[in-house]
Amino acid sequence: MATPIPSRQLFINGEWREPVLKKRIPIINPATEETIGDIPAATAEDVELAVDAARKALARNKGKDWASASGAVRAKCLRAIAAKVTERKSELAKLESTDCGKPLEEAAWDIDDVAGCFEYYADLAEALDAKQKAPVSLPMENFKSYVLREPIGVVGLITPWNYPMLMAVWKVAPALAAGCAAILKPSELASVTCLELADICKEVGLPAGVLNILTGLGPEAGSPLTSHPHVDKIAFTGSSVTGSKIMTAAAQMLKPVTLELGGKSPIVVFEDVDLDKAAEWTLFGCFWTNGQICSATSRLIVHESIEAEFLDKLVKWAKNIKVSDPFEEGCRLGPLVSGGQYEKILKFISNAKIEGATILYGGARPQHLKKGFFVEPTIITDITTSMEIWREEVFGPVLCVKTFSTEDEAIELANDTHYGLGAAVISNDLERCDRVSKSFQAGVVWINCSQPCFCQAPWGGKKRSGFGRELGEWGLDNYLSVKQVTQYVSDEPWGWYQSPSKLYPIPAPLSLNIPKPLFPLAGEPMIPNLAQIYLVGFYEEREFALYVSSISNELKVPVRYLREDKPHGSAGALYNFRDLIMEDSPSHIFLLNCDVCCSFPLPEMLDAHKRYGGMGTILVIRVSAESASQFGELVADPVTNELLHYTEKPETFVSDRINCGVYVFTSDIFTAIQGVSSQLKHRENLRRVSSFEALQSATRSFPTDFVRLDQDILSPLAGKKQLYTYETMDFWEQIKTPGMSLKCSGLYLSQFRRTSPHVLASGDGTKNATIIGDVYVHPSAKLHPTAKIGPNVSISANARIGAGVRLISCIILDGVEIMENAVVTNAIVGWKSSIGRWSRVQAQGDYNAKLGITILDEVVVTNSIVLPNKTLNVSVLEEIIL
Ligand SMILES: NC(=O)c1ccc[n+]([C@@H]2O[C@H](COP(=O)([O-])OP(=O)(O)OC[C@H]3O[C@@H](n4cnc5c(N)ncnc54)[C@H](O)[C@@H]3O)[C@@H](O)[C@H]2O)c1
Ligand SMILES: NCCCC=O
Repeated sequence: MATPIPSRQLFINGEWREPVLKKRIPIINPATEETIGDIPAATAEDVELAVDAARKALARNKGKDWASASGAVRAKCLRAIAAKVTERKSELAKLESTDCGKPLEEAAWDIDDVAGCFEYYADLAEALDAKQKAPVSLPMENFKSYVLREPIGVVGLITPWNYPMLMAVWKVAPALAAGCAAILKPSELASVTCLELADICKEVGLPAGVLNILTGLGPEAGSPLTSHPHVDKIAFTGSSVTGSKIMTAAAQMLKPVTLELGGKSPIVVFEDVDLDKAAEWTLFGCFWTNGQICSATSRLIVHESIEAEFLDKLVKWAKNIKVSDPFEEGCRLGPLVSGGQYEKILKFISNAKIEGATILYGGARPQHLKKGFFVEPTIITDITTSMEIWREEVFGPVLCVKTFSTEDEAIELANDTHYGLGAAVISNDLERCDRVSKSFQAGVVWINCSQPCFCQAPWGGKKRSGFGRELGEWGLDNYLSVKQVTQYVSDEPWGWYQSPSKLYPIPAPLSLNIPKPLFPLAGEPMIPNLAQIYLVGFYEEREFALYVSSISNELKVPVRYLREDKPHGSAGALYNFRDLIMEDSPSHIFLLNCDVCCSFPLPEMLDAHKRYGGMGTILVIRVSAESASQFGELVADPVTNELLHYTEKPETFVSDRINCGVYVFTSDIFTAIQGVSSQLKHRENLRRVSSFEALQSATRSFPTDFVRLDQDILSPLAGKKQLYTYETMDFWEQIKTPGMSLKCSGLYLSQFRRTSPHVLASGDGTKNATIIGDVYVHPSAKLHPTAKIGPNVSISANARIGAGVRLISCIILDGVEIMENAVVTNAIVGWKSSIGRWSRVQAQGDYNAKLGITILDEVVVTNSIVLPNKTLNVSVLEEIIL
């Protein structure tokens, strides 16, 4: 019945090659115990040749032949292999049956799975091309990052004998799909079909050295492969004992391993089942593949109320299992793979008897089979949890049984093992199945079945059953290395060190080569006779340093940086350095939020403020995420929504019409601040509100001589003797929301109107501001690209955009007036809109047309600088510099 075995050599570098030491291992037919051929026995010398061939295969043509060829190229090879496997299915199934003893129909099933697995990973290889260069979102605009997925290199694949070809292909197919070169070392007990895989690869023209197949003994061929310094990874399937050796050897070189090891998996049968269906799955779960399945559910845990009836069913069904030569029609249980396994399994059974268990069915060689390594399907009862038969992996057709009374007890018994590969639950109560599935400590769970396995779903264990996952996309990941590529995309120099060149502008001013104010604090006509600038801050931030230097450069006014020992906030900082500042007896002090130009790591800043009781900067009102954007740039993790950082705007400044962010004081300020400090101490005048709504009503009942003190609305402070402060606890919660809708800034605006109408004034500072359209965008708003900017939520028609705004990757609709000093980057600016003086308009990189600067008809660009990569179709007033 057995099929003739082809005589093969080792497969190295695309060629058949006799082992260097010319050793061979006999093949024993487990059904007849006859020697039917032999396989080559590789040793360390052959491993050396195979590793060399694999490395060369990866390097050939600078990798373009395989490792860095497109996934589509590799997919073609995989599909060709799949087609050949299918073409040779009948012959391969016979060889598999002959070699390892599994029933012919099961072997045929395996060969179908082999072809399916190659097909599946061909698809994933193709899909890999599209996944290359996947962008990674970063919180800094001047960097961009993407990810490459590259083959891990040369991989050693060591596999067992129970599904000789299929277990090998679970590794070979994803490894080749990923672009690795592989050396497969199948089990010495069943290697025949793996050598036929070599023949197929040769036939379809797989590039030489991409797959090398070394048959041989574990210690002689597997071990040198594991410890070879030029093998980049070992993927192993086999016993936990060997797995541990492999991990130990690999650890010497810090070589990654994935381990698919043994198991002692449970099957829990509840009392509500159809007994026949449950009995069949129970037997299939343990006796399929002659009981030699890593995930065999060999521990039956059955509800005590159905024990007797269920065992009776099991015995009846077991009697129906045809035990025979695997080639016989209807065979459902063939021989064990080897004499060694046969002896081992019989020993397990006799030990169980010695320990007091009962052999309910089977337990010996079937009487009708005089030759071959056959063992009857065996059911053992009267088991205690300390018995060897309950604890150890048998890897043969032996089912042991225990009962349970409650669900909790069943779960405890199921998890009472060092292993964690598979587990099954049979019950008509699907909620219970769901609960139990979650409680199982296993990598694979079956509900109302046991053992079905699909190459699309992940496979692997927990605990001592190993780690890593094969199959599915996880199987491909095993052979890929992820590479981060991050690029600096800004035209600006990094600017951490002082440039040695005097010509080198640090920092490049917004104005480029046109002399004009960096910010209105310095510009005409705001502060004509500045004597001294103090910059006060807590952090030694790079941006801060740039800020100092740029101001000094542009204004030709001495700038002094006063570093705080702790954060005080704007007003507090001023107060802290009052003696220094007052040395010059200034007539007026202009307070620009001193820390506005720093990028603070938010948690540190918050912490520091809490610790030191900083005032001013973190005297917070509750604002929505939308209006929070008016204070600065919020960068949130797009996946977790966690706030990554909060950057205050460097553009917070005044224009000559709207005062927002710069506060003018006389020396009275110090008295006022003194007052606040003492009030803070006594907490008498400090109101704590829990929400923005509460804040609004609190505002209505302001004492007239109290004003708000917060970051952006400090100007009313001038001349006042007392200050009013707000704190709410949930501000930071509020601004954690990524994506900002400016519509809501109306809320902020109404607050603004009520408390400080004159800061909205235009012209002479006495009239109310003219706010056109629905939305008023705060003069220093910065719209971050992560903001949700669209026609409904972005900058609406007729809005007036304040001075110094930064508009990034947004859509600006019709009739929008953007004031001077704007930075408009990668935005679409709508019809009849205007961008004011000194604005910088730029687009860069390979944005598509939608994100590139598109300045549409009738947009007035006044005296602006328009940088490259734009589409201009404009009515031009004054000057456009290209
Ligand atoms: N988790 C899974 O997916 C899975 C699948 C199939 C089999 N298995 C497990 O495999 C075991 C049965 O297979 P086995 O008897 O072939 O296992 P095994 O550990 O004896 O051998 C597995 C492979 O390792 C090789 N090997 C042995 N010693 C080695 C060494 N020192 N260095 C390198 N390689 C060495 C063998 O030659 C063979 O190729 C069972 O425990 C079973 O549960 C697990
Ligand atoms: N059905 C495949 C099981 C693999 C483990 O032995």
